[in-house]
Amino acid sequence: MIQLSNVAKYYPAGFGRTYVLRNINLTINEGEFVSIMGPSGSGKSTLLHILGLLEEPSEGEYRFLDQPVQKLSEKRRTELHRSHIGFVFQAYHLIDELTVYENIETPLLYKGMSGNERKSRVADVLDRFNIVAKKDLFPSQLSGGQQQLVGVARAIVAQPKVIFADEPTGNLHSAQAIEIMELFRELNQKDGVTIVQVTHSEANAEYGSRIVRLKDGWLEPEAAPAV
Ligand SMILES: Nc1ncnc2c1ncn2[C@@H]1O[C@H](COP(=O)(O)OP(=O)(O)OP(=O)(O)O)[C@@H](O)[C@H]1O
Repeated sequence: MIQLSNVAKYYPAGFGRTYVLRNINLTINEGEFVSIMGPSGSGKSTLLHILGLLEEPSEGEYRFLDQPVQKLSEKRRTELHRSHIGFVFQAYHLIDELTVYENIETPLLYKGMSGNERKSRVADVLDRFNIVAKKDLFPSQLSGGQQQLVGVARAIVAQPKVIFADEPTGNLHSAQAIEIMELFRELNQKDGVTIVQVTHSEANAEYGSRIVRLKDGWLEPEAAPAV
């Protein structure tokens, strides 16, 4: 599903470049639940943004769903993103002026889905996440945990194949964090959604089946799976 070959990312710095990612080779199969870990500044968010089609690599090749991402037109890349990718941010990134209902509905509007189908999809997700009673509230009227539930609801409403989550529980206390992680586990195991999360938390990483570690922009060799 995801294949990075010799991917690097750099930014111009003075007369040279600063490399944030170097020589990344990574394959993630459909149905995996992967955690990206590493020290602050090691390039985790940058890698996740590249995987989620929010940023482009400077070097190397990225194939997503067997398509060479960098060779696609901007329009096709946007379509790929809207059809198959859900993104969850640490700081929620909900739209303050929209209600919970409207926030969750947004990706379906972008997809051009009919009014009736939108209604039924949003109703299903509100129900599943137990937030029906909050549907007319604005993000500022919710707790952090509830805002992140809405963030995840918005990420999955269009039924993506993969969710990329950037420290999804970074702003939450532990009970709320567990609720979000349990939800990811269910989405992965029951619905078969591939999940790739950036996390500093070993406890969160335990929910996944594989840990990928970055250090100074390099990928560390992965431990062989236990037999
Ligand atoms: N637009 C940019 N221009 C220049 N440097 C950048 C840019 N974006 C990120 N960087 C640098 O890339 C490095 C990696 O950043 P990144 O956010 O990927 O790290 P991270 O591992 O996610 O860190 P954290 O755990 O603190 O969130 C940092 O040193 C950062 O300053």
